[in-house]
Amino acid sequence: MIKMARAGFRIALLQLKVGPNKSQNVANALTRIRSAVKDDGARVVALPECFNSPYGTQHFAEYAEEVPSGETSRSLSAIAKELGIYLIGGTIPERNPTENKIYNTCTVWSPEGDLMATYRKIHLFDINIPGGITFRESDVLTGGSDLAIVPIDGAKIGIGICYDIRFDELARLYRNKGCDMLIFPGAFNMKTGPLHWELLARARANDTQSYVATISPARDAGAGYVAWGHSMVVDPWAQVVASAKEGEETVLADLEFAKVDEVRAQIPIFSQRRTDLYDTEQQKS
Ligand SMILES: NC(=O)CCC(=O)C(=O)O
Repeated sequence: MIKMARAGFRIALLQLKVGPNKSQNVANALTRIRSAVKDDGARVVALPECFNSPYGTQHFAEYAEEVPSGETSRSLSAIAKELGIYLIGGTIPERNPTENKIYNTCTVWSPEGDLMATYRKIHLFDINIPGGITFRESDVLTGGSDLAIVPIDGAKIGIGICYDIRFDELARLYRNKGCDMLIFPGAFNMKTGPLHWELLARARANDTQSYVATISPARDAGAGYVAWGHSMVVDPWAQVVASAKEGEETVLADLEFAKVDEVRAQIPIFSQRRTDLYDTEQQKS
């Protein structure tokens, strides 16, 4: 039987400037989404982590909104519908008044403006590098417990957020569930960004033989938390196929999911795994 090659789509990663004015942040995102679609022909647009608020534990409660009734969700829904696109809505601090909790949340919108998925960052960014960076998201945020997979034009996309990219187990779950691509809105910093941002994107692409996209805010040297930038698309061969520098920029890439099938057929590690052995060894430890 002849298998039809799978289609793909053009994705735009918006490396956005983010400042203290929430309405301006959202308005800037809408302007740049429109341009990525109308001028650059994107079918799927992805935004950075924390694009409507400065990134910092002192800011999350002030900027938090309910999902999907808050103003940022409503704007994302409306623009996705107006332009007929899929929109990976970066992240915003999400307030859940019933639980009295705040999450770091990604929403995904369909071309009809419907909420396709909500993903709450599972692994909170708590690190302490003396002389480098100390950060404790868990001081104010609650971690999520659910994966999010969205079907887009015949591909399956798994969502993670920033620090989640360090956990190969999460990527493995998405791969086991049949994902072809992983998208991580993220805001690495000036200490770990140069060391690990590209390394981790390429590692997760290689582990899962999938496309990986990482989307950072633009760098603002005067901000309390300085983002690394360098949003990028990595293909299933683990090659960086498109990337930004540190400023406000749109990264475009034409994804071909036949490439996923190709690398998986040519280097068939998925079917070669010895899960019998891994499970047995795991039980011994
Ligand atoms: N926002 C984040 O989760 C930052 C993660 C990060 O910088 C890292 O090194 O990991």
